[in-house]
Amino acid sequence: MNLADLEARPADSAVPPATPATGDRGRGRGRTDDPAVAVEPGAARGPASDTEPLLSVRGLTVSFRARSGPSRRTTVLRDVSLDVRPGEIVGVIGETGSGKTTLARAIVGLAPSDAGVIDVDGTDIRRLRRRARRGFRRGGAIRFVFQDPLRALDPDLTVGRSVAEGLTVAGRGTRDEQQAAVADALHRVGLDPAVADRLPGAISGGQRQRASIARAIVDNPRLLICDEPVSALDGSNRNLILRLLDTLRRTPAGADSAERDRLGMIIISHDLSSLAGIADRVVVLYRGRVVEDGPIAEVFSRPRHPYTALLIASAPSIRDEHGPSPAQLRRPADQLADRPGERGRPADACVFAHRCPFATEACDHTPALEPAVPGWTVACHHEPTWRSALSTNPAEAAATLTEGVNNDAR
Ligand SMILES: Nc1ncnc2c1ncn2[C@@H]1O[C@H](COP(=O)(O)OP(=O)(O)OP(=O)(O)O)[C@@H](O)[C@H]1O
Repeated sequence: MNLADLEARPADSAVPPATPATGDRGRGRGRTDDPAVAVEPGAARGPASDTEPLLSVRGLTVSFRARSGPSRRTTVLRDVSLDVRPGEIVGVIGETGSGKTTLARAIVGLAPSDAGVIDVDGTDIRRLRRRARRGFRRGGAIRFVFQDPLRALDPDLTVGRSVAEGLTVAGRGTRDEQQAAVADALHRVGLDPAVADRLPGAISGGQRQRASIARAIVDNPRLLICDEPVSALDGSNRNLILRLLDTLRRTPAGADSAERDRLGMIIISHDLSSLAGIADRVVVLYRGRVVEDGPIAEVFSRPRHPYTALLIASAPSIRDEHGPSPAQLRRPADQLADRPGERGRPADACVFAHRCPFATEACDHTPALEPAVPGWTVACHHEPTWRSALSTNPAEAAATLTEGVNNDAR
């Protein structure tokens, strides 16, 4: 896809249309007795943007002891911020090593963080002392769904016992209540209650991923963090699991639950088209920094950061599904190709500067993540001007942009 083509296309043509954020929130829409097949992905969207976030991450920085090299620590996440509202699915994308899993692990306290705020329903969990933090974790407000369900399900335990584990560890409810909660969780993920008596090895891969989701939702968490939840599945199971996640976030757990109680989700995925079908927003990570965060349909249709444009231009899933030919894609891929020769920028430079054909001196300083329009933030000194330079060659593009920046400074 030539990015000039992207420019020309209407904002909603690349991905399935999203229901406006302030419109019908789809509460109860499409509900049937089988929750696993109740809705079309993307048929209804998440919360209004004025709903208070249930998760608010601000300035999160994570570093690890360096495995090699002169520096003693490697910073993997820098100043990362994102929000998740009740009933909202936030996709996190970025190439391998950009820090997606570290972000997920840091949010649940599995990776130590150096700075920042991780606010869950008004509590900054980074500030909790060790015991309180353990209590918070056991409380089950945030649950994980892994790519490989066998990581969540003990092969020697029946599915029922694995699903119940969160309740038994927290000592929640009587045995009968726990069994009822397990049956309810299995029902919500579309599994026959008889599956409870089987071992994970005796059920299919798709059923196993459902069982691991049942385990994650059994104690009604506020937030589900799914790390590549469908990448190990075949196409049909992938769709079923995506539909299931979509249903779960739109269906309050109990009859007396309120909008505010709807499940929020973070979904980490390399598969952009899967995300396009169900996510409301997307956060784009590059080398541990958020470079763009906005409504997914709009971001995928008209990315505002050159790195996002590169990701989308080189994503076969989006490309094949939404039309443009490989030939059309060649130009942005060429223009935004990796340019490893362009090192030598200061440590404080924009993380993408060494790869970006539009980088200028201004990019020797990290751009702030700022709203380009309400609800859509971008960290690029050259937003929105880089786009207009796309159809020229990269050298001319950079010259154009330098001029633009100099003019701005006058
Ligand atoms: N415990 C650790 N100690 C040292 N370095 C780590 C640790 N965990 C992660 N890293 C490094 O942090 C960087 C980001 O890793 P992470 O797994 O978060 O990336 P990712 O975006 O999830 O990648 P992928 O898409 O391949 O899963 C990598 O360079 C990785 O080597």
